[in-house]
Amino acid sequence: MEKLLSNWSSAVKSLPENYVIPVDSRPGDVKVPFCKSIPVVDLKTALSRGRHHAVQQVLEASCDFGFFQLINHGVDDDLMIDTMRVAKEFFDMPNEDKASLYSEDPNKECRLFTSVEYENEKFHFWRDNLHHQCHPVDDFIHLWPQKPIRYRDVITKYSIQMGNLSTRVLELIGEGLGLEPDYFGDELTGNRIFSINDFPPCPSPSLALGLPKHCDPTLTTFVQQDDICGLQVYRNGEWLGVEPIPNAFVVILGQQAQVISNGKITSPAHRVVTTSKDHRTTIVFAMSPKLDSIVEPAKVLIDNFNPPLYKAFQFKTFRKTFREKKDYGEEVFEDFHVKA
Ligand SMILES: O=C(O)CCC(=O)C(=O)O
Ligand SMILES: [Fe+2]
Repeated sequence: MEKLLSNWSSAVKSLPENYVIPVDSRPGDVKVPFCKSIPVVDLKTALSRGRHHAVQQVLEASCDFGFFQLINHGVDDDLMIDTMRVAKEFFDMPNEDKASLYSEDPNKECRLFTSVEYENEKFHFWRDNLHHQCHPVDDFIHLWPQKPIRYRDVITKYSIQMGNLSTRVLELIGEGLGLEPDYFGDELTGNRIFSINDFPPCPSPSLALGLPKHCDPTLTTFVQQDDICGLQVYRNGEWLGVEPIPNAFVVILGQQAQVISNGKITSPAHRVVTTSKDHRTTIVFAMSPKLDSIVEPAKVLIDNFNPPLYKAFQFKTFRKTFREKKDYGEEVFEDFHVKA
């Protein structure tokens, strides 16, 4: 618990040695401009022009970038504001209100922790995180924080709306790829995580990282940013800044989408940088397959000209390999590629 940044970071004037990132992966003083070519999908407008139009837009953004911003998505603005407020209130609470949730066990269904894998990493990342299962809500709500007192009520509504939105977006992608209409059922989407990232001001942003360069091992990740920038995506050898757009979600296609689409979608690497003045909070809603579910390239995408690029696996095997590789998802496919 004493390791949480929220316990000590505001009192330090210089970055502790064990948070200094090695030279080749630290952000440095380079200014990373906002990238104007990250696709912005206006879901309502796209659908109003016909479902086919929306399918094409979402599929193009997913296959081209693996990453897009989603606006006019149907999740209530007030609910997004309320959720961000509750998220910030949670991290502002005194330590004694959070202590019981702290855990270093990555398999715990509701846990508060710091960095990525504090006990096993050579250097640490400048973030705290609260992370819990949220589907079906009734199976997990008893594990969620009891304070702030609105937490369970607000996060229940958010988890349900985000589940519906993520499912709608996956249906559009599935339709575009030519998958059966019910392809993304509960087996592939039933493992749903609600998570809050908290990035306090950092004394030396050029030497530290909020999150390392990583790919998400999920099917889809939806990120709600506040108004502070920090998220960057890696594309063609360059880091690109992701502009905070009010009430938008950043949609990141995860590595399970890469496998199912047989490589038509590439899950993009991304990272989070910090600032010296601003406190940044983000809310993450991630859908993944259930642990025992089998993930494989969709059969309709495979023929003599398009052999499968990945072997079938159980999601829990993938997740274990992802964690063991210690490179945050960059090399995980070495174990799951079909060798030519
Ligand atoms: O906080 C962000 O902007 C991104 C968070 C992220 O990449 C993650 O939680 O996997
Ligand atoms: Fe991520």
